[in-house]
Amino acid sequence: MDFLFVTAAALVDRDGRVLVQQRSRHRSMAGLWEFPGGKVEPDETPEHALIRELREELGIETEAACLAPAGFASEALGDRHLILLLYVCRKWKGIPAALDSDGIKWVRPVELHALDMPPADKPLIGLLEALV
Ligand SMILES: Nc1nc2c([nH]c(=O)n2[C@@H]2O[C@H](COP(=O)(O)OP(=O)(O)OP(=O)(O)O)[C@@H](O)[C@H]2O)c(=O)[nH]1
Repeated sequence: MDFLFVTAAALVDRDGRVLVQQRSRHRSMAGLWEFPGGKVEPDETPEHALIRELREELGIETEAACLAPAGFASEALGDRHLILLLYVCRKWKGIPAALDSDGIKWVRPVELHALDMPPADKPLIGLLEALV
């Protein structure tokens, strides 16, 4: 089986809201709202891939100790199989900016149900409602 390992973060602010970003027009699944993150490269741990993606996509800095494993999703994706590792992150440096997306917003976990998200993300919403 050809697995695609992806890490993503639910950044949680002091009001218990979670950051989502809108996939830009030129990408697959364009327009959908997702958690910041991306593919784990062969030479990376999931945590270091996520730290890199948060820097590239939002311009923020965090560290492995601030990434708490929250859950995962397992979903067919074309001819591959996606394993999406979701972390909760409550501590970072900087102010998130939409550097690699069409926009970012902060929402309460219950509001995620009303957003257009990739299929793999749907089961993670209930998890965040319980966790955050
Ligand atoms: N970052 C992120 N990716 C997600 C989420 N849910 C989900 O199915 N994915 C999928 O996991 C993969 C993430 O890789 P990526 O963000 O680096 O994707 P990419 O634009 O480089 O891929 P592309 O070349 O297919 O457009 C994509 O196929 C994306 O659709 C999510 O919540 N966050």
